[in-house]
Amino acid sequence: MELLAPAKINLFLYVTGRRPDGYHELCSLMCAVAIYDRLVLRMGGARSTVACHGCDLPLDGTNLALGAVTVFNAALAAETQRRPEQVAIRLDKKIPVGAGLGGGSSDAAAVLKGLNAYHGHPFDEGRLCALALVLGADVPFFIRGRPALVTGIGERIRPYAGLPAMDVVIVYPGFGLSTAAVFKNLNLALTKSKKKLRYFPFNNGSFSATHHLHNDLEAGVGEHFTVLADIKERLCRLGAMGAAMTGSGSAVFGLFANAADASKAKDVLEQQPGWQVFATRLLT
Ligand SMILES: C[C@](O)(CO)[C@H](O)COP(=O)(O)OP(=O)(O)OC[C@H]1O[C@@H](n2ccc(N)nc2=O)[C@H](O)[C@@H]1O
Ligand SMILES: Nc1ncnc2c1ncn2[C@@H]1O[C@H](COP(=O)(O)OP(=O)(O)OP(=O)(O)O)[C@@H](O)[C@H]1O
Repeated sequence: MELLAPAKINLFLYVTGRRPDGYHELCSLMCAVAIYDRLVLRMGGARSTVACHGCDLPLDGTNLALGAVTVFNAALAAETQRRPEQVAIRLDKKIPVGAGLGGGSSDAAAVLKGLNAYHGHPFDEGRLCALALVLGADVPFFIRGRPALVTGIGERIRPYAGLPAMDVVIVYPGFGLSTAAVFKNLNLALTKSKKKLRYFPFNNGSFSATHHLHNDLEAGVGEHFTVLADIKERLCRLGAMGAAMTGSGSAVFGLFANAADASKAKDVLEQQPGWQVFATRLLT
């Protein structure tokens, strides 16, 4: 079975609070983009394995693709009459790791959905999302896959129909960041998000690339990595309608009105040594 796992960007991300367990409550507009990891699943065998191509990831149960097999098989055994099967996964990694592009989360969601289809859909989308949340806060979004307003720590997902088709240029600056460390470094008192959120047209009002891009995690990350502000400025000078960091970084994206402008910006930016640049589009 062959699966494609897309990346995501956070068009806006507000941190609205902190739970007693340390996780942060968010309000984020998320959309998948057309950059894909490719996974090939071979069913059967004595034990589940993952082999990664194009990156250096752990190959044990901490690999989110393999973690998804464990979570799925445990639920299958406990909640249905079906017999779990071991899976050998080949992962061709295209989405930069630790970039805020949700690559690991998307791999996990693709495996959960793939195994669910293979076993004849024993779980509905709601149950799959609950299994997904065990693997990470971003994984339920990828189960649904459509543009969405995401709240809670990532488990409340409301489809959002107000996103226009847009072209996107994503710049990975050559280093990844730890999501946990970025949240730890956040000064919640400074975000004052609840007030700013009032300005967004929540009920599927149309999204504006010039007014609504925002990321509460950006200031803290930008203090340590000034290259992110440089990338934003260069994207805007090259014609982006707006630019922001995605998720917990390190990648920065710019939104463009058409594919020709996005492609031109990519050609210029990828001259910079160490940067990886993608010209892609929102999967609206
Ligand atoms: C920042 C986002 O990318 C926005 O889409 C996501 O919220 C991150 O989701 P994720 O990578 O799936 O995160 P997880 O793997 O669940 O969490 C990694 C660590 O980040 C912190 N974390 C994550 C999500 C969240 N809402 N609050 C947090 O404080 C926690 O310390 C957690 O231990
Ligand atoms: N299949 C996988 N793909 C990518 N990262 C994985 C995978 N499995 C485990 N990981 C681990 O997850 C961490 C970051 O993963 P990922 O690339 O999804 O981060 P991210 O893009 O910042 O995600 P998010 O936006 O969800 O915070 C790394 O420490 C990496 O080793």
